[in-house]
Amino acid sequence: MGVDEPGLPTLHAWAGGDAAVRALIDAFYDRVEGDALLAGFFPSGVDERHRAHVAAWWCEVLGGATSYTDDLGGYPAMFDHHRGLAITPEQRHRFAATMSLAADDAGLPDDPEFRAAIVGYVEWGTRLAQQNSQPGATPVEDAPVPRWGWGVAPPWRG
Ligand code: HEM
Repeated sequence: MGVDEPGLPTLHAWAGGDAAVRALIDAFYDRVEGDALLAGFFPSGVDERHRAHVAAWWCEVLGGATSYTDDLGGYPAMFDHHRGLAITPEQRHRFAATMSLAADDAGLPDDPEFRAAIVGYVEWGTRLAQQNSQPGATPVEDAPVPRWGWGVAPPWRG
């Protein structure tokens, strides 16, 4: 991570900043609340606190402020929330696919480079969450919050 060349905008800036990331997370959890495979994780619906915390996580991952690390417990806190959830492959896939649809709902930039970076992170994060959520898993419990970049397809600057 952190392989982007200097001068590229962060994914957070490209998305449209904190408000755009929050719109993504709201669109995502609005779908989750009505989803047959995912709603059961949130029996009382997805509350404001959860939405705000996950939005803070995403802002930090995409290159914005580090408030999840500074104020919300950082990687170990996120890790703890997934412990024992026993996420199935079908639930993981639905979670990842729903995030792509939510990016459309929220009107995020739809250039292929930005969307490839986003789904790359979601694929990575959901696979880790699935593995770490299995009973008896012995994963890495502490690590920095990842800082995701554009990877091999930075914004087109013809
Ligand atoms: C890219 C993948 C993921 C990210 C970035 C992510 C992010 C987070 C974060 C930051 C929290 C903690 C919020 C807080 O601090 O209060 C959390 C909690 C939670 N996540 Fe995830 N998550 C991911 C994947 C998943 C998947 C695949 C599932 C289930 C299918 C899931 C289900 C949950 C649940 C149920 C909680 C709340 C647990 C509780 O409050 O006890 N997450 N997630």
